[in-house]
Amino acid sequence: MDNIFNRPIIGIVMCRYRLNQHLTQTLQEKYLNAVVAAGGLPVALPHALAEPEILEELLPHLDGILLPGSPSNVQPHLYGENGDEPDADPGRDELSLALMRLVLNRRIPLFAICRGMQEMVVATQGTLHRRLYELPELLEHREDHDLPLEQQYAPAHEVNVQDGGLLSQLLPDCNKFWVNSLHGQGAKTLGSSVRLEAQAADGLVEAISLYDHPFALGVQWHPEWNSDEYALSRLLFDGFITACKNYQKEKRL
Ligand SMILES: N[C@@H](CCC(=O)NCCCC(=O)O)C(=O)O
Repeated sequence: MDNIFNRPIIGIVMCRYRLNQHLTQTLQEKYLNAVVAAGGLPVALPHALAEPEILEELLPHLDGILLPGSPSNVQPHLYGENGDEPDADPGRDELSLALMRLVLNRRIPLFAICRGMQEMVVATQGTLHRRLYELPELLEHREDHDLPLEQQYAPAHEVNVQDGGLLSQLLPDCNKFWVNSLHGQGAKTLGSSVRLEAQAADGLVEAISLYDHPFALGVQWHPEWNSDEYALSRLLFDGFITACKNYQKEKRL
């Protein structure tokens, strides 16, 4: 058994809900399990940490950042749109975007899933489609809430991987595969520092990375769902944790 304190420490941004009237921050177990199974030590990052001085002190102790999915949406003013967002989580936006700026400067490994990928788009000067389901040329990318979870997270459509990127390195010989799909928003435009990694058959951006970064991957699907059962999902988490271990070693030199 490895010493748990030698594992790379992965900060995971929490999400805010109201539970029995109390404001509550949570982390879904599937993200924690996927990080532990790949060899990382997850730590929860509550929204109160979103202060520049605190993050400056915290960041040297982290070896990777995971931005998980969440039913909430990024606030539209953050990518130049007007209007209200009833499903907002402003504290999460604030913490994730502050972390993204530090990730970019310090080259800390980043894995961003679903809402996390959307945050990555916004933090790098991209924009989002707010309602994919109103665009007739697109597939249905949302889940059916009436189905059992196993079916909601079942593979829903194919993605095509671009040659020469991070995904094609992590998943060699696999340029097309099925993914689950549980989102109503998606990337509309990408900033110039962002590499397109994969698209759905309808052209929607399904994965991105950063050109000038050793490991900053965003995926619109959910590889954390039963990650132990899907070889491709395991490879993504293994690749992330390997990058975090390399970063940890370089920090200690
Ligand atoms: N609200 C956004 C993001 C969707 C998302 O992250 N869904 C995940 C739900 C819960 C989970 O499995 O973590 C959108 O609709 O695009």
